Amino acid sequence: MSFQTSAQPSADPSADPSADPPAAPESGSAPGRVVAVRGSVIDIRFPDAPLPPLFDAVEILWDGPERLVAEVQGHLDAATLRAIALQGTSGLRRGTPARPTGGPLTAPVGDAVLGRLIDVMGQARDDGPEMPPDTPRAPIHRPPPPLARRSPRRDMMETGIKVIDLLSPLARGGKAAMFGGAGVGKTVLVMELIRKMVERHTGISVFAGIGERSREGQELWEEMQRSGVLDRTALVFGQMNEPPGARWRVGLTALTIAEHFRDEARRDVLLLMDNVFRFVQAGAEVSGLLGRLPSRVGYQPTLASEIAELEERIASTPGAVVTAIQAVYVPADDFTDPAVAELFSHLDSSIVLSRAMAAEGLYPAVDPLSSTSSLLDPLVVGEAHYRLAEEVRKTIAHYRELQDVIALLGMEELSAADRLAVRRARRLQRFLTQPFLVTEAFTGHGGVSVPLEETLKGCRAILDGEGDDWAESSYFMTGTLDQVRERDRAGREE
Ligand SMILES: Nc1ncnc2c1ncn2[C@@H]1O[C@H](COP(=O)(O)OP(=O)(O)OP(=O)(O)O)[C@@H](O)[C@H]1O
Repeated sequence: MSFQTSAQPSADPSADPSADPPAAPESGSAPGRVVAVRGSVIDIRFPDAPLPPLFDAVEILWDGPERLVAEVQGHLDAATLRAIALQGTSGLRRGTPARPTGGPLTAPVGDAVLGRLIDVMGQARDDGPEMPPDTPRAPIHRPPPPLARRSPRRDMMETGIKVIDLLSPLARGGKAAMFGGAGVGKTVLVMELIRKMVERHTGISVFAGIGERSREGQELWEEMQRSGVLDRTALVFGQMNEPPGARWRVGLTALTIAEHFRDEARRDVLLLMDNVFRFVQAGAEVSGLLGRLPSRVGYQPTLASEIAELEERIASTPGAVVTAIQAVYVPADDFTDPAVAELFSHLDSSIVLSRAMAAEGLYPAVDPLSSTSSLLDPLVVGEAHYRLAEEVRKTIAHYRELQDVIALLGMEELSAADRLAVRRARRLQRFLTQPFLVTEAFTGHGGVSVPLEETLKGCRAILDGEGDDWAESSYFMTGTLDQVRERDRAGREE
């Protein structure tokens, strides 16, 4: 469905830059002309037609490799607008004709996108056919549902991952994110959640790949195929090799698809986004390209509203729930980064990955002290779960306080009570590690899922001292406490 034209005007470089470029041959009724191109930023002049409003899409009629669409970001004067391209502009010249599309960018929605991998514009990026021309489309810019139509859910969604279910439970119809610096296991955790949840989840899954490596997209595609859930999944990608405009808007394309399934088909949606930080980063690039003054730490002045524009649209309505799981890269492991801090405030569950734990091989490297969830409330998870989580946190926090003393003076200098606390904290930390299904191939451990009940039982028993004498290594990378006991017994018999 590419709209291409053979019209390729020749812009004379010696011409007066302020003058209107020559009209393109065969430009038809296109009312606009490109007057300046600076990377992804395109200025277009509409001498005799009204300017398309902000956030409308304008199509550039060139003979480049693919359809070129830009989104209006500013009106420079009565007849000129500034737009940001969603595709590469290499080869674009002044004088190329352009025409308004009559509305914002639209995304294909409905059953046609299931089992497909598409880009920000909704064009097929898998090896299947182009999207059928009669596919319904919806604008990617939309206000979030009004407050009266939102129905926040507070029921827990079990993941089978011990540390998450215990300390940072996910909400069905809630927003959760994994935060972590480079290489601490965000993508592995998101993939594991996909493997565990997508099969159980009967609704639709929408995956937005934002600004990450294409290899990861490929792996995800294969993962979905292997799990047999591709036919109820839509994948939308704007990866790191794509221009900032595409990375900036691809999240909205995915959201639009999710909203359609929620509102029209009334189906539950699992929305997965990897990586939301790249969305913010793309927004900062766009802002810089448009010449806007940067704000704190070089971010765009509109940081908070851009994040809210995305996050606020992830909402459940009485008809259907949208559950979002996102990965957030934390630059230089700095959790005070404005983008990261801003994202925290939108979430129901924040899962923080720790570099220190990853360095010790304690995977998943979920920090038990900084990870939180609004569900961890006696009224939601129950008194016993809540108290147990608090006790686990307290024990691990106490161990962390004692770590310096242990490093300087050794365990012998601790009181008997502290020694016992350390013993239990180390066992708890190891019990909360778990082999993943998606890492079986390179860790050699078969992946496990642990029911919440078993996780609670195991932690309670460790805190009560049941496993004080079992070897610490028996706790590492296993499932239930019974498996730990079994391992310990086998170890002794050897
Ligand atoms: N649960 C796990 N079990 C075993 N190894 C893991 C686990 N999680 C992460 N790793 C190891 O850490 C590496 C990096 O993980 P991953 O790619 O998920 O990190 P990331 O935080 O997404 O990184 P980036 O920011 O670079 O994308 C993996 O290749 C793997 O070796």
